[in-house]
Amino acid sequence: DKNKSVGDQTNHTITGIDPGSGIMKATDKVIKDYNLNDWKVQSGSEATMTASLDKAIKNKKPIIITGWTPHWMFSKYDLKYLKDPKGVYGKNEEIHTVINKNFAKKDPNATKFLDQFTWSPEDMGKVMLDIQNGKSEQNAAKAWIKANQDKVKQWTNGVNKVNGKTVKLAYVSWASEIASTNVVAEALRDLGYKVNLEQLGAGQMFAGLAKGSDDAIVAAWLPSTHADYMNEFKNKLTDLGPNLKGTKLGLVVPKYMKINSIEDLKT
Ligand SMILES: C[SH](C)CC(=O)O
Repeated sequence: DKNKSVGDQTNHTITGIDPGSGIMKATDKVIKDYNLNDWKVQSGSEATMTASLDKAIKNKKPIIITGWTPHWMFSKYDLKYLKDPKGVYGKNEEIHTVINKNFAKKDPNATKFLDQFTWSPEDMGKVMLDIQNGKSEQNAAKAWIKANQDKVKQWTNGVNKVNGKTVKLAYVSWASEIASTNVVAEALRDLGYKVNLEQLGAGQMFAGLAKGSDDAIVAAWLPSTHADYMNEFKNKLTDLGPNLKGTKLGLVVPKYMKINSIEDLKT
């Protein structure tokens, strides 16, 4: 295998996730912009991608996946990002909280909470890892809230307790958004809210938010990853700004692979 090109070793395949995700659209652009003509991007889900990654690493085989930070895969495996000299995956992405345009009027109290929600990649990583190690999504969220009351108090500062008002949160089943959405849901429940969680595809999540069938998401990767969805529904959405900074997206490989840049895929 050693003498084969990395393309031949991987059947010229990049192992990706759900086709509607921004990282998959960016990866299609990588194929074009880097002239990776004989390469293809295999879609699936985060679960199928991480299962393929696990299998490849167990057999020390080459694999190229669409990866992002924060993610538990970086603490479980020895991985590296391929350099992206053309900057197709964007520079410093953030995760934003976005609400339906009418929600601020409908529930200013919950909007204040959502506007004050902010945490770090390390905070998110802890919840993701607890879930990965078998805790239920709700229990991992509850455990984090119990251990981080100082941070939660900043979110709830000036926010009133309520009696059973409903908030509907949408998200996509990416490990990062499962973690954040469950923590926000539990913190709202502690304030007396009834919280409905709706798991959707990326496009459906933004469409549902714009239509008002959901009130809020804490899952918008911006300024580039979800830019087209935000533009498509811009008059129906209010961006409350970042709830997490320091994210990254790109092509990720096990450190035992010799390549270091997307450019190296052309050899
Ligand atoms: C997969 S990242 C969590 C977000 C996206 O690519 O749409």
